[in-house]
Amino acid sequence: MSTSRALLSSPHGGAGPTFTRARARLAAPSIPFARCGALRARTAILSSPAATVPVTSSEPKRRISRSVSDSAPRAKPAVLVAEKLGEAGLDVLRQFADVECAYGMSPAELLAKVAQFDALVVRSGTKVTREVLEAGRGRLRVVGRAGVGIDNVDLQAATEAGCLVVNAPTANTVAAAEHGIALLACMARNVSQADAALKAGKWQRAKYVGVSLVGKTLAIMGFGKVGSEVARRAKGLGMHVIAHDPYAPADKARAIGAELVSFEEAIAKADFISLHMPLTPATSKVFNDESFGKMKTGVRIINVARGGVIDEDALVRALDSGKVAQAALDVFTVEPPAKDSKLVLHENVTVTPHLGASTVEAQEGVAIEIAEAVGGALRGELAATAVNAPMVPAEVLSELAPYVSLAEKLGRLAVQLVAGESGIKGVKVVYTSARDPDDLDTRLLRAMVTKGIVEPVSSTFVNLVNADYTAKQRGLRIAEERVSHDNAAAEAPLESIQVRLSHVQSKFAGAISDGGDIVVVGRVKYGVPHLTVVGPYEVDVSLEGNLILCRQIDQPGMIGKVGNILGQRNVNVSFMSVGRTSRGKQAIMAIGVDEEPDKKTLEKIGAIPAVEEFVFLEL
Ligand SMILES: NC(=O)c1ccc[n+]([C@@H]2O[C@H](COP(=O)([O-])OP(=O)(O)OC[C@H]3O[C@@H](n4cnc5c(N)ncnc54)[C@H](O)[C@@H]3O)[C@@H](O)[C@H]2O)c1
Ligand SMILES: O=C(O)[C@H](O)COP(=O)(O)O
Repeated sequence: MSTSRALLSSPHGGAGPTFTRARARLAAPSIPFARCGALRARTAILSSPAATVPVTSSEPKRRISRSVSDSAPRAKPAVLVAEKLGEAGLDVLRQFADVECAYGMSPAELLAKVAQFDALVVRSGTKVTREVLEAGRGRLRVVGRAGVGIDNVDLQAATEAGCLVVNAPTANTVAAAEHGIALLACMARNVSQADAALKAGKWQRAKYVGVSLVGKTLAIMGFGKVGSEVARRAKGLGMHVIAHDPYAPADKARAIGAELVSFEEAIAKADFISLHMPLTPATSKVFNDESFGKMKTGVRIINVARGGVIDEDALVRALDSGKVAQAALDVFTVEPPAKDSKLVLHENVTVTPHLGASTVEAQEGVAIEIAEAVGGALRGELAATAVNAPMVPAEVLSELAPYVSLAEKLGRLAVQLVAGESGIKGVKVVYTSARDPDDLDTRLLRAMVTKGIVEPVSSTFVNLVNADYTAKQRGLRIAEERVSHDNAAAEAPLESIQVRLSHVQSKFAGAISDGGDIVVVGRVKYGVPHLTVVGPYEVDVSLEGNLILCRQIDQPGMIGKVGNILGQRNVNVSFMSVGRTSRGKQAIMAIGVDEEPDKKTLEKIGAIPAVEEFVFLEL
């Protein structure tokens, strides 16, 4: 047998270098998601949130989080729909939830209401602020954005609250692209201005001479779902299409017949510029005096993305000076814009009230897409459209399921072995596996170790969404190490998981390894998590129910004595295992019990002369 070690990560529970593939998947903003439902699997990692207390509190508390595997019957979740949602989506929501539609609430009304709901569904008109998420803390688990843009949701605050944010990124793509093309053509031929004039009794054929599209250069800024669909359609109109998108693959653009260029080149060469990037700190007001100055005089601009990517005052100046000949805008920095907005009232500007996604077909699709995503998230599934949680493919989830449980239980055991006054800082998780490092995605496992360590000693709720954040907040440094194991069973993703807490004192000296750390190791046997090592002792006990660890002098009759005491008090023993360093020396007895023994029973065990120490641990 040979083993080799590789450090996966060290600081504050962040993902380490081994996760290149998985992280690339998370980092790339333009990855097209599969339709929701396609990449989902059931897992117990999204349960109800609660408030936060420090990790160093001395007494383990009872478990406070619910998980989807809990057997107690639950009431239907409650879903608050804050903006108009298509009937088809409401029907889907009503199949699993009590649904309240409260359209047009003021921010204060939303704040007052949100704590009564498990999920909140919004479109772009509702600001899901930190205050809203704080108000919902303790109950609100999911925010569903019925559309693409999530700039109206405070993602950081949602993550801190362990609230999963899902969106519906695909169903309105074509509608938005069609609206972009509609605005492009409308603007070029002065359709709305001429329409208004004629209705006012003015027949002004000379005034409304337009410009042609064919042969003109269109720059698409943001070559994602909508941008690429606009490109396809513009090619059909005979336009020359260039695009700027720092994250888009060049071959995707080439396949559509568009050329990817730099920001500077795009804005300098274009006759028409169509905006399709998200509103982020990097794109905020990226179209400003300076960038308008670099454009061709007489350029025309279309925006169906987000108002905030344009400095609207600068656009008014550029329109007044003639630098920008025309603009067609569906979106605004503040929606609705002020009634006296110079931009909206400008004679060279065509406006629509954020109608990009507003087709019958798109609204029906978005409603169903978000209803399914919210339902999945409430059931504890990881939706493919999760915005603030790692996407873990279904096949990975189902394979890792027993190890997810093992990781949480090892974390839970380890923290309960810590003596009251020690604050935990250093946690090391060692995965032994025969798999290639790239084939082992440990984000879920790391999150579950964090959950196991934090939850028993606090009222903090931890899930995949907020695990790394929670670890960082508490100063928990979670290092991961991968040990390659040549003769491990190759088809199993993992041979064992070790959780090691360094620089802490233990209330159970037997759990301290030679290196001075608290060490517990477990593995999955027949699909069930087992504890296999405590400190220097090998044991084998199924991690179900609760656990008593006893350290004693190895001698005959100990199992019988402890078993008798437990039997007399009606405590059912599910598993028992003894591990010793050598015959007649110290040994550890690990006893799995279905019920929680009362104090007297535990005292009786402690009073057996050979027993040096014991500890009762809740799993
Ligand atoms: N008006 C509407 O009703 C309506 C409807 C749908 C989408 N939208 C908006 O349109 C935009 C695009 O939506 P989508 O579905 O295509 O999203 P998307 O994520 O598929 O595409 C966005 C693209 O922008 C790119 N990008 C990011 N930063 C960039 C930058 N600094 N410069 C250039 N490109 C950058 C990304 O790489 C990505 O390819 C979003 O802002 C969305 O909210 C508006
Ligand atoms: O980002 C989006 O999906 C669009 O801006 C649509 O927003 P809406 O749902 O408010 O129409």
